[in-house]
Amino acid sequence: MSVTKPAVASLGFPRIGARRELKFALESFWAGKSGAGELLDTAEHLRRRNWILQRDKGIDVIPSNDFSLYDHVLDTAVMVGAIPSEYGWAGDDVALDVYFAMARGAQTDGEEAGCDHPDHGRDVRALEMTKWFDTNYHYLVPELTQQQTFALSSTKPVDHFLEAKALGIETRPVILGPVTFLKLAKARGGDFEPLTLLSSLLPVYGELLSRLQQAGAIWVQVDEPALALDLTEGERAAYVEAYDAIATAVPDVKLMLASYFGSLGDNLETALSLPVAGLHLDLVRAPDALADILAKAPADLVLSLGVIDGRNIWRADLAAILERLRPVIDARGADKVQIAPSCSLIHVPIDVDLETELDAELKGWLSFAVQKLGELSTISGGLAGANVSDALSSASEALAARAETSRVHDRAVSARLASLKETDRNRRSGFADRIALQRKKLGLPLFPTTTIGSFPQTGDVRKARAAFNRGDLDRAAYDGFLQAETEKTIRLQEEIGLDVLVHGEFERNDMVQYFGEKLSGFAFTRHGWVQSYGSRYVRPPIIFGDVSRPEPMTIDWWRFAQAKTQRPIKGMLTGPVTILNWSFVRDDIPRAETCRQIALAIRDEVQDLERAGAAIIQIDEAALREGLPLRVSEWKSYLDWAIDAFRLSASGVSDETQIHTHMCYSEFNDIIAAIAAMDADVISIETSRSKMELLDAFTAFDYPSEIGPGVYDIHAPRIPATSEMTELLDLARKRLDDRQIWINPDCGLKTRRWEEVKPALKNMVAAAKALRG
Ligand SMILES: CN1c2c(nc(N)[nH]c2=O)NC[C@@H]1CNc1ccc(C(=O)N[C@@H](CCC(=O)N[C@@H](CCC(=O)N[C@@H](CCC(=O)O)C(=O)O)C(=O)O)C(=O)O)cc1
Ligand SMILES: N[C@@H](CCS)C(=O)O
Ligand SMILES: [Zn+2]
Repeated sequence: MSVTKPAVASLGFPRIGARRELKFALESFWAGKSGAGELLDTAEHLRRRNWILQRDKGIDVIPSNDFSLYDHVLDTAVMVGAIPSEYGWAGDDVALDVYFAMARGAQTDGEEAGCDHPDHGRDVRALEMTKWFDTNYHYLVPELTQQQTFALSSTKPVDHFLEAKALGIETRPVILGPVTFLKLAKARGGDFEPLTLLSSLLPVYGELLSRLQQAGAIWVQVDEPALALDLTEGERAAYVEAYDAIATAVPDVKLMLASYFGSLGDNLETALSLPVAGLHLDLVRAPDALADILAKAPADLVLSLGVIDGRNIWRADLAAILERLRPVIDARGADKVQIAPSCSLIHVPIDVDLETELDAELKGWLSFAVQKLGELSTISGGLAGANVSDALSSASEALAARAETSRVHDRAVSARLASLKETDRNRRSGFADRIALQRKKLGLPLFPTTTIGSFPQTGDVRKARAAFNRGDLDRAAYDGFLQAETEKTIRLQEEIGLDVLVHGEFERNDMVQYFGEKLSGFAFTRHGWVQSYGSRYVRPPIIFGDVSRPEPMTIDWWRFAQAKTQRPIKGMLTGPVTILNWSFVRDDIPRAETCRQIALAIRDEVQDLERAGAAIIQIDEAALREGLPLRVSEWKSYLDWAIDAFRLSASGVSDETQIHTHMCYSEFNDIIAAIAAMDADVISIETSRSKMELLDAFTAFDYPSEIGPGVYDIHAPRIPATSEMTELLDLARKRLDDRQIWINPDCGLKTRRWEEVKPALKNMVAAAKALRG
């Protein structure tokens, strides 16, 4: 018997292009090599391709306005006219130079050498950038003043809706909801809650929705991922206020309220009380939520069921999903159900079929954005009684093969994990004893200067690696090139006068991918790019099996670098939690277990570095904070295993060896005890944009170890003056003991140009000298 098919909905499709077209168009525009017309043409082409692809894949509800030139939160800030005064916006159409100045800052002599970009003659910083919930995607933090006024300042959602309509494709525009927008924003110049601005923001949403309606939109998807967070009563009330106001302003627009990244939990009643026509649920992150929702949701509410994982890359168990959904369709009717990915697909790569070099078995286990659309169509067809048995058995066979293969399980790894002892997690002595020995050994001055690890990954470095990977450059020539870059960087650090040097990480494509490529249990894609921010993308490794380290990974480069200088070179590693959090992980064993496996591999590398003579070893845990679960009730369990993994990786060395860690997202107030429990000797953190306020957590906790609060914001192409850095350091000295302070940039310098890095580091060393003087 055939029944009506539940609609298949897509919540958002990757905007970067299968061949990274958006990145190349942006970078060419910023470099002044192409004009705005070419950039906008590429953008239009990408949107068209995505719409047509989704239509051809049988998607019934196709999103528009999911495209962004840089970031969808920035687009929302611009759309509501939340543009701080220094960006020189005249209140009319928001020009590209204003938009990109907010995204990347703009300084007098332009972004790129020889550029005749209109940014000339200005010096504005970029908006702050931070993590989009628990993902490796970064959004620009809107800045709002207490007197903030809002006005509809961009009609992008309407324009894109009409653009798709002109192609004959009816779309469901996606907008970021007002409560999440304000929750993600920060208060500027005052201590107030951005959410207090809600009532003045809502008319702009009303106007936008009414314009969308006039353009012909029937449904609008309003993303409110903040519904998956712990909310206060006031925040829940804000949802009620917001959606009541919107429903009053535009009663005929059907809203699909999209929650994702977690369970609605105690926000469910609020979500169900809102005057919306549909509710999207992330049933991958919150599989158990379905029963409760079915019991409580009004019969006429359309439920969008996020059953295909938008955050991971494994093929789904389609037969199991079908079985789970059949009773839902029976109970509610197909017209009241939509089948969807758990969240937007921007967090996964685009197309497995591009991966011609991946072995067939592994490829058969994977599903990227395009394949996920196919999985959704199969589920919907199956629910409507279509014969999808081939697709179901193919998925089941892939799953069975994955479960059974010997590629996944390594007895030596499980045996080693089983034999771990408590002492493997502890340094031999406490910090006070260790630091005394380390200070004696290293003999560093007060306020030692260092960098976080990477130096510019220039076009030349990337080209050489690409040539090597293609086979156009042989190993010896490639290594020779990298050695020359490394030596040049060591000389430069010596000239600048840095105290603790790094080798520059030129041999690394990415701080996670590089290690993954050297570890067993990992696989890699060639085209599996995922946007991290703006034009910066990553190719997250795929952890498919037990992890181990077949051989040393960094020792040769460390030895090469240390042989070139008398100053200490830091051994430079990525930590287990970061490797885990920035990879696609197995779903057949707990994350904690994979993390411990990686920790043991890193521990071996730490010990090898020490044996080779490294006196300082840095284990970057940039993603430790970001991996924190969205609900506070789940933090402890995560922190327990994450900190345990870090300690496992770091504790195998003698007291004299100094362990550094680095974190670029540094809001530690709520987890400072866990940060202290990592027991690192030195931690470098991002603090420059917060004007050292992030250090308050360390002060309040009486954090015992040494700290390098970043004094140079490396995310923007600005060169900070010495005075800016001494001012920041003065603020740091109010919060920390002088003996605790290291001086360093916020993060690695890989995304910067040499022209920026050299003067900025000179200024940084001058700031250190001024302090010592
Ligand atoms: C520190 N950060 C990182 C995060 N996540 C990571 N996985 N890694 C990080 O470093 N998250 C938080 C922050 C900020 N996020 C990022 C993310 C990405 C970058 C970045 O610089 N990305 C580069 C790509 C890096 C890379 O993989 N490079 C490869 C491939 C280079 C390439 O494109 N080659 C071309 C050929 C080159 C040529 O011929 O010119 C090709 O293959 O086609 C490599 O170097 O080999 C980016 O450009 O997007 C920074 C911070
Ligand atoms: N060592 C890395 C850390 C980035 S978070 C780098 O310097 O790029
Ligand atoms: Zn960093």
